[in-house]
Amino acid sequence: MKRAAHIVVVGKENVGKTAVVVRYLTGRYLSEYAHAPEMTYERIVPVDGRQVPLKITDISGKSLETKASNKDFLSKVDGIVVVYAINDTPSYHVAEGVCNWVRRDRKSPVHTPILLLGNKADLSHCRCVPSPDTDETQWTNSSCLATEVSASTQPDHINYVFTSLINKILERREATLKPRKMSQNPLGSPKVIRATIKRRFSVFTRERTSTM
Ligand SMILES: Nc1nc2c(ncn2[C@@H]2O[C@H](COP(=O)(O)OP(=O)(O)OP(=O)(O)O)[C@@H](O)[C@H]2O)c(=O)[nH]1
Repeated sequence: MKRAAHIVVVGKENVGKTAVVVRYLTGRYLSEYAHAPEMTYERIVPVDGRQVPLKITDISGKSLETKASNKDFLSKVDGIVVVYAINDTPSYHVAEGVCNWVRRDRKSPVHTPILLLGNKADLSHCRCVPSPDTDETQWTNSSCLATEVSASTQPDHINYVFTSLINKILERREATLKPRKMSQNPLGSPKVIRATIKRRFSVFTRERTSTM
């Protein structure tokens, strides 16, 4: 894949967006993170034996509204990670709002995969948002996977959900590329077609020659 898969991470302030991204890309959990309005990371990541160019844009909670009002922004990306914290009800409502907004926006490709992450699952004793029914078939049915994670204590699960999102993006790309290639040239290039005709014709000539 030449063009990087572009994933944007959004959500309310302090839900752990940077923690989730840093955990996925570096395997580390730092507990304190710089609050830049926007950070973009570009990496080549291993995904099920493939080396995939990846671009992740982490948008701070504060600049979410500015970006959301830019109608083109989320509609151009390949995948969206919407984060809330399971101990923060308003953050869940913000996440819900973003998902609805993406779905309603006519410029968005209908099936842009969305990963809805309830972060801080290690704080389940302070939970105020019900846990989602996580089911892998959600990807097939709605292009949205809702699950809970903890950037603090579940590095493998963070890795798993990002890998699964990237796989979904690659799947969609392959699905949209294949029909176009076929319709451009169902039989191959003109050179290939000429060579095939010549080969067939030469067999015919050989057969005729050998019977003479
Ligand atoms: N207990 C717990 N704390 C977490 C977890 N993930 C992040 N935090 C903490 O939550 C706070 C905010 O994390 P950030 O990653 O800066 O959150 P953010 O959503 O990027 O914040 P903004 O940049 O303000 O939008 C930090 O103090 C983190 O240590 C987690 O899984 N569990």
